[in-house]
Amino acid sequence: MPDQQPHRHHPRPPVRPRALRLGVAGPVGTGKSSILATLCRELAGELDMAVVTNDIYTDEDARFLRSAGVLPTERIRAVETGACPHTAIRDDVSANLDAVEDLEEAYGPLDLVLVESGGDNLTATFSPALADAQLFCIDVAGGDVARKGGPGITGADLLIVNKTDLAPHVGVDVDAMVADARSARDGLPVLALSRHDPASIAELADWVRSVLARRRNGTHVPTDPGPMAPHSHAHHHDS
Ligand SMILES: Nc1nc2c(ncn2[C@@H]2O[C@H](COP(=O)(O)OP(=O)(O)OP(=O)(O)O)[C@@H](O)[C@H]2O)c(=O)[nH]1
Repeated sequence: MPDQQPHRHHPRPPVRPRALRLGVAGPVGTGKSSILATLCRELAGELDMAVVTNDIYTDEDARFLRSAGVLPTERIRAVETGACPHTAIRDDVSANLDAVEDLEEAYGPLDLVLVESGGDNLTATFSPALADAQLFCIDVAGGDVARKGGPGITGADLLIVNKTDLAPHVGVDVDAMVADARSARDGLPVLALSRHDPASIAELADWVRSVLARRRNGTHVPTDPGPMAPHSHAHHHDS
């Protein structure tokens, strides 16, 4: 059969792959928004970036990032998730996907979209349907969390032990905490980070560049750290 397709005189330009979607999860206050701000500061000069934040009822994290002046404000979108922010990054990711796709359509082609989870749960992880890669953030003040494990700690592409500058003040041995984390992760990387330690920030930026490069050459495989622990949305318990 002759080919019935109309002949294309102009081959389509090569399609640039969509942006790398990098999720940032971790318990409340461990420094997720600060990490987003740091990554924007480090990488926005070389990469086209946008940010999506998740908060329960507010756009507080988005406002923090907008006021930090690290990206044009319109490239920072807030998803208000209602009662269960982890559902919006795990079970029904449609609101987040809409936000990412809107940003790509408005400002694309983009290289990197950072998605910050609304962290109210130690075990919340991103669905691979939303995040191509994810980092999980704990901090030195969080006690024994590295040893307690959970899917983000054991299975995220990168585990960050954050605020290492505070370690002497909270009586924590960073090396021991990192060693505990490493032993829970079966070879996956762990990074000790502080916004006051430029070398650690450079390492974080390099890690993102390396994921982006692997995604572009087809060797990065999004992996699911695993579902979060069972939890309840009830606001009170029967006594
Ligand atoms: N000493 C120190 N403080 C930090 C560092 N990174 C973040 N912080 C502080 O930790 C607090 C929480 O940081 P955020 O970035 O808001 O943390 P978050 O995880 O986004 O918080 P939620 O969005 O509320 O879950 C803020 O007071 C930050 O200034 C760090 O490297 N060192």
